[in-house]
This record gives sequence, C-alpha cells and structure tokens, in this order.
Amino acid sequence: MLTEEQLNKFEEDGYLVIKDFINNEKCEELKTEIDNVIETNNFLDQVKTISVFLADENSAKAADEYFLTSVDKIRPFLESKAKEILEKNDKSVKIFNKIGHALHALNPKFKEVTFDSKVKEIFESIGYKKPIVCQSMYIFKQPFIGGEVQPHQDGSYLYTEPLKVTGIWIALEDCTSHNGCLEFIPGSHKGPLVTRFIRNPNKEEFEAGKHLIYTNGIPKFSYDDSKFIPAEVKKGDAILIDGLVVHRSAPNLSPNSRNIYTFHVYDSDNVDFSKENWMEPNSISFLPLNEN
Ligand SMILES: O=C(O)CCC(=O)C(=O)O
Ligand SMILES: [Fe+2]
Repeated sequence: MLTEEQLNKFEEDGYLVIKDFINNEKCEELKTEIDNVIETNNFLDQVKTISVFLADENSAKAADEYFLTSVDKIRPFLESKAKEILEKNDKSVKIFNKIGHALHALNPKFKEVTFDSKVKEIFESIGYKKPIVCQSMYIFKQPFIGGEVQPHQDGSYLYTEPLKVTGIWIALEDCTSHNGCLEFIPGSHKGPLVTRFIRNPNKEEFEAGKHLIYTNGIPKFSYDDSKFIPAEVKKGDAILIDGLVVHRSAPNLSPNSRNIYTFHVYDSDNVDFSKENWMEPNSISFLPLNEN
C-alpha cells in the first residue's frame, strides 16, 4: 500500500516515483522475454510489411488500421528513423520503437507483473473501485535513434467520464536525462484535459491519415519547456502517472537504451470509457485488475 506521504506527493505532483518496484532479475527476465516475443513472432520479417507505411505517405490509412487493430494484439511499431536504416540494410541498428498494446493480456510474464498484488494495492490506495487494465506497451527508446514522446496527458488517449485513468511505468534499465527519461510538469494534473484523440466517426469516407483526429485543442499544444522536471530513476523503479499530468520524453542520443514497460488502468465504477476513444473495449485486452 502507498504511505500517506506517498499519497500526498502523488496528489500534489500528479506523479510518484516508487523505488525498487521490481527487482533486477525481473527486469532482466522481461527484457529477455521481449527478445523472445520478437523472435518467436518473426517481427523482423514483419518489418518489411510495416516499413511500407513509412515508405509511402499515401498508406497512412494502412498505418492507422495497423495501429487501431493492435488493441488486442502484441504488435511491433518502428522508430521513425527505421526507414533510412532499413534502406541501408544496417542490421546492427535496432529499429523497434515499441510493442503494444496487449502484452498484459497475452504474454504470461508481462501479465504476472501487471496483475501483481502490489499493483492491486496501489490502485486500492488511490481509491479505484473496479480497475480495468486496458493497454500495455514495451518502449525501447533505442540507443542513438530512440524518438521523443511529445508532451501529452494520457487522458487524451484514454478518455473516461469522469476522468479516472492512471498509468504505471516501470524502468527496466536506469533512466537518465541522457537516455530520455520521463519529464513531468508537476501539478499540471490540476489543470484541464487539453486535447482528445478520437476515432474519426466518418472513417468510412476518411482521407488517408484522417482515421484518428484531435479535438478540444491542437495536437502539439505548446508547454513551457522550463516547467518540465526530469524524473531520473533506477532500473526496477516505477512511476505512477495521473491521467491528467503533462509528461514527455526526449530523444535518446546516447549509446544506452532506455527499455520500459508501461500499462494503463481506468476505474470502471460509475465511469464510462468513451466510445470515441481510438481503443474499443473488448474481452481480450480489457481485464479487471482484481480478477486476474
Ligand atoms: O516512456 C515514454 O517515453 C512515454 C511513456 C508514456 O507516456 C506513458 O507511459 O504514459
Ligand atoms: Fe503517457
């Protein structure tokens, strides 16, 4: 359970570093497991298909479909620099950006960490009554080419009414300002949700790339750079992230990767998961935290 001091800090800042959430062996186990996932699913072969989206601007429609249908699957996504690297046929550079969005449901090792009693206790301490784990991602932030994550609030992507969404982000390696650790605007969760990312209701007639649209704002809402505070953490530490707190991460220009595992939870008790979200509730990947 979180202590009163931790709860106060979370309430004040909108995020909370939890030291030593998992041990080093578990971190290594998850890193090895993601390599197994890549290998057993032949993700490197699949790359040829995905890279078509990168090669052809007109296939934004296919890219949207690929993203939208990843909700209940374990699917790889590429770094934006992957195209150049593939063209050079440089096999030494790792080009996966992330794997999503149902590791927590379909992979036993990630499922175990997600549904650990510690996680259940955390959600109980922050007042969740019927928590549902709805998505998970393994983010690599590869050496030298790991891309940035733009400032955002998770509630933009996983909107509920009222808003009750929280993430748990677990460092599988040391995360510093050099390899693109998370950065937060402390207290920004007390402000409103700036933007929403919704499934285009006219998707049958969409133009390429307009499958998903932003509303209630602009996608690259600009925040004051000086307000972001880096959250440097050690391998095995976790960060609890309020659905409204503004966060981002810089590109990784260092030789060290920054592997993390993250998942998001909403409270289904008297809360509606918006039908406009890009992600649609389903019985494969929307799993009650306390029943699994
Ligand atoms: O790991 C990152 O850089 C971004 C992760 C994130 O935004 C999240 O877990 O909500
Ligand atoms: Fe996020």
